[in-house]
Amino acid sequence: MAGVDYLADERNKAEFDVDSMKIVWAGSRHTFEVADRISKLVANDPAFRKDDRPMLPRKELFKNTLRKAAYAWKLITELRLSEEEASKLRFFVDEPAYTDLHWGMFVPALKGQCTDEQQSKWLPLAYKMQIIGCYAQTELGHGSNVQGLETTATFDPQTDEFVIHSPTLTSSKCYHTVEVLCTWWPGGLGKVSTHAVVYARLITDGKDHGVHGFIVQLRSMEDHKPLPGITVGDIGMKFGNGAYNTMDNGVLTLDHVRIPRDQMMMRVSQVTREGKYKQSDVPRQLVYGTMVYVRQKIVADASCALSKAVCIATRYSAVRRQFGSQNGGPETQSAHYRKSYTGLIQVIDYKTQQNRLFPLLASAYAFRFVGEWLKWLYTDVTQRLAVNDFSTLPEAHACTAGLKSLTTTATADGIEECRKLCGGHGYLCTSGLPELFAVYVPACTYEGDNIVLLLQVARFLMKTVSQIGSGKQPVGTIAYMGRVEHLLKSRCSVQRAEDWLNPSQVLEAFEARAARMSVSCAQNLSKFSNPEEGFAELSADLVEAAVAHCQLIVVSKFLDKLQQDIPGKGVKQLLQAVCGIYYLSLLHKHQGEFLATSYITPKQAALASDQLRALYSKVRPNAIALVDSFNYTDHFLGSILGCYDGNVYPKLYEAAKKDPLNDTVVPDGYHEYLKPLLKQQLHSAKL
Ligand SMILES: CCCCCCCC/C=C\CCCCCCCCCCCCCC(=O)SCCNC(=O)CCNC(=O)[C@H](O)C(C)(C)COP(=O)(O)OP(=O)(O)OC[C@H]1O[C@@H](n2cnc3c(N)ncnc32)[C@H](O)[C@@H]1OP(=O)(O)O
Ligand SMILES: Cc1cc2nc3c(=O)[nH]c(=O)nc-3n(C[C@H](O)[C@H](O)[C@H](O)COP(=O)(O)OP(=O)(O)OC[C@H]3O[C@@H](n4cnc5c(N)ncnc54)[C@H](O)[C@@H]3O)c2cc1C
Repeated sequence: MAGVDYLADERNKAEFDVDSMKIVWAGSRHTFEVADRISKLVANDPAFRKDDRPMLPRKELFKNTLRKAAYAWKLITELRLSEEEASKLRFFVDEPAYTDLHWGMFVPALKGQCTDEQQSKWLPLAYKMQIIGCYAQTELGHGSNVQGLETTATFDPQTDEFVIHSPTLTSSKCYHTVEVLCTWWPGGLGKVSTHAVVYARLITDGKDHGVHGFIVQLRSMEDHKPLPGITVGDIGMKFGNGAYNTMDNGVLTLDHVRIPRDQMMMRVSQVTREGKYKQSDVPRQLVYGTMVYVRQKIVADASCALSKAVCIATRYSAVRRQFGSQNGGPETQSAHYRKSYTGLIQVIDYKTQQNRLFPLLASAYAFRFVGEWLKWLYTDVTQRLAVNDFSTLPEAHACTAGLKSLTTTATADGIEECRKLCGGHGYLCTSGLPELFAVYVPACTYEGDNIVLLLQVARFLMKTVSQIGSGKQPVGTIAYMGRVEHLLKSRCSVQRAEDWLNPSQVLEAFEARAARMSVSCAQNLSKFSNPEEGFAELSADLVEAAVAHCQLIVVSKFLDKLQQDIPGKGVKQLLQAVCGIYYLSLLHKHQGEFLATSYITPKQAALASDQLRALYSKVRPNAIALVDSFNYTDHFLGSILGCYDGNVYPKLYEAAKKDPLNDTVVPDGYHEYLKPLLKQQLHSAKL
């Protein structure tokens, strides 16, 4: 029946004020209002329809994305949307597009790595989208190892130009040769970008100065054809239907392409008219600055993708009933459920379902808050860099790299878990989960492979441990290393399950585990005469130490959030329970590490599990309200299983009827392939 809210009973159970929680989730009342307005604008505009994506052939899919992006840009300019509103529009349109790379990497690269003069030339063009850019760093043979890139930019003092060249190029015209060492992967490159920031080894006077960024025009502004010396195209279909195939990830070869000298991005280093290489007093690492910016954005996006999957799985788990009986009779599986409920059991009431779902719900909130904090850290480091204070850059790099790795791994795994939590129906495209997984999972690889990034964190940790006792006091997220002596000796004081609700106790447990794992790695490293050899040999342990450090950051930022004034009936109490689920589920999952480092005893680990179960019971009646607090429209969720009213079954049935295979009762191909087969069997059966 239209208009019935099948989840109304669930919503009535909530013990907190959902409207207040919506504001906590959004970050502020203002942010909530902007998001609410823009999400409705998108949801109500048929131009942004997306349910057909998994069915569209690639060419149509891509053209459709071009149409949506052009339409979105028209809205942005006609409605004079602010940057915040435009960014929300991109978010709710929910379709990877070349615009992500233009705004998310090309523009930030211009801002971070160009001189003021260069910015004043290029930024106005990019802001008006009169040029469209991408970030062309990764090559066919080199992604993680940026220092190993092989494209060259050789200065020609005769003409005051750089000659950009993809080496070991045996053919510039076709992709069939094996020795083409081209640029490979950049989003927006394949079919759209007019310009690219290309990373290449700078060569002056025969000397290699390492990797630098250059602005290269790729296509004619008249007819969009590649300029001389440039071969460019799409790299082909990627994982999943729809999903990331809306993006034109590209391949590029540059055959002695000439660009003016002032198209080298010269904030970090310069080449003079005479061909002299000069370095500014800013650190070389700023060449990697765009990656720091995007990793921070990716952390903020992780909570969005995970919350979307969790919202679908939570709502469906409340709708779906399995076992029990219509009247609570003898088929009911266990006495516990028979006592608590009459009728069929909602799958959300199974403790196993809660044990898989609620930690993901808690992670979505945890990532939201750590994402907010990381945005603050990034803003802070940017302001410092502007006045040549580079002191916090290593920490910003470690935090963005580590949290990008931690949150994207957990989110990709979490989306897949949500699919399984929805049983068979989770496997249908109309659940929204297959496409969400396919579109999200490359986040574990792009912008830095997650293991490679954790190894960067481990280097930062080992450097910090080696400096203990040198008088240099660790600060920020690594400040706990300053108390390492205490953390190595201390023992957990938990005696009752409720003691695990004490924030300072929890913080010390996570600090002690992280510190002990780092110190143990450092001790093992010191046994190697060659530190690089030791680092390679111990890299699996180092990755675990890095994960422990990153989890500590997330836990501590969630606990910090709870120290703030949080208005709204019951909101803080619920967030305390959610936070408890986050850290206790981590403690349970990694209890081997907490036990092996001897900070906790097996008894204390068991008490943590008792407390965790109690928190599941506290959160259970609030589960639907907690996911309603994300304030997602049905359009954004793109899932029948997650629809707001919970009216799942009729919608599944209707959607199945609309599948193209059901356009005819007898399928195409019957006459060619089925009928002869069936006839032949009939014939032989008669024999
Ligand atoms: C639909 C219509 C909508 C229209 C709407 C329009 C409006 C839209 C508005 C807004 C939109 C915003 C959109 C934003 C969304 C963004 C989406 C992005 C999608 C992402 C796509 C993916 C892109 C990519 O993948 S780009 C390629 C990324 N590549 C990598 O990440 C490579 C990984 N490798 C590395 O990072 C490094 O090479 C390394 C870290 C592995 C280096 O290793 P190394 O050991 O060789 O070290 P080095 O010698 O290079 O460095 C030593 C030194 O430097 C320090 N270091 C390293 N990295 C950094 C860094 N990044 N920052 C600072 N410091 C760094 C390192 O620690 C060492 O320091 P020491 O002190 O120890 O020497
Ligand atoms: C969807 C998508 C979009 C992308 N968009 C862009 C873009 O716009 N611009 C751009 O320039 N690039 C882009 N990329 C490329 C991306 O940044 C790289 O793929 C990524 O950095 C990983 O590098 P790689 O492919 O070389 O992986 P590899 O480094 O080859 O990784 C292969 C395996 O080796 C392991 N490994 C590698 N090095 C080490 C090490 N030192 N120690 C231990 N293990 C190691 C990794 O963990 C991984 O398991 C994109 C990639 C994807 C998938």
